[in-house]
Amino acid sequence: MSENEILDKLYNIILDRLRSMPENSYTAELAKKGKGYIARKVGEEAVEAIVASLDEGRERFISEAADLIYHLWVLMAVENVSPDDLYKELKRRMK
Ligand SMILES: N=c1c2ncn([C@@H]3O[C@H](COP(=O)(O)OP(=O)(O)OP(=O)(O)O)[C@@H](O)[C@H]3O)c2ncn1[C@@H]1O[C@H](COP(=O)(O)O)[C@@H](O)[C@H]1O
Repeated sequence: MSENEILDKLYNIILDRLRSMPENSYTAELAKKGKGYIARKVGEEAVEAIVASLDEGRERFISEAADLIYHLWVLMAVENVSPDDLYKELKRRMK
C-alpha cells in the first residue's frame, strides 16, 4: 500500500468497525460514547499534538499528530464525511 492510500485505508477500517462494533475495538468504544465524546477527543488530541510540538520533540509530535488524525477520521465517519469530501475541499483551496 502506498503512503497516500493509508488515510483511505484507515477510513475504511473505521467504517468496518462502526458497522460490526467488535468487542475489542477502540473505534466501537468511541462510537458507543457518541459524537460529543468523539469531538472532545479530537480537541484533546489537538492539544496533545500542540504540547508535543512545543515541548516533546519530533517523535512525540508525530505520535500525537497520528492520534489526532485517527480521532478526526472517526468523527468524519460519524458525520458521514469521506476523505474524498475533504480532499475535494483541500484541492479547491489550492492556488
Ligand atoms: N490509528 C489508530 C489509533 N490511534 C490512536 N488510537 C487509540 O486512541 C487512543 C489515544 O490515546 P489516549 O490516551 O488519548 O486515549 P485513551 O486514554 O487510551 O482512551 P480514553 O480513556 O482517553 O478514551 C489509544 O487508546 C489508542 O489505542 C487508535 N486506535 C485505532 N487506530 C486505527 O484504527 C484501527 C481500528 O482500531 P480498533 O477500533 O481498536 O480495532 C486500527 O487498526 C488502527 O489502524
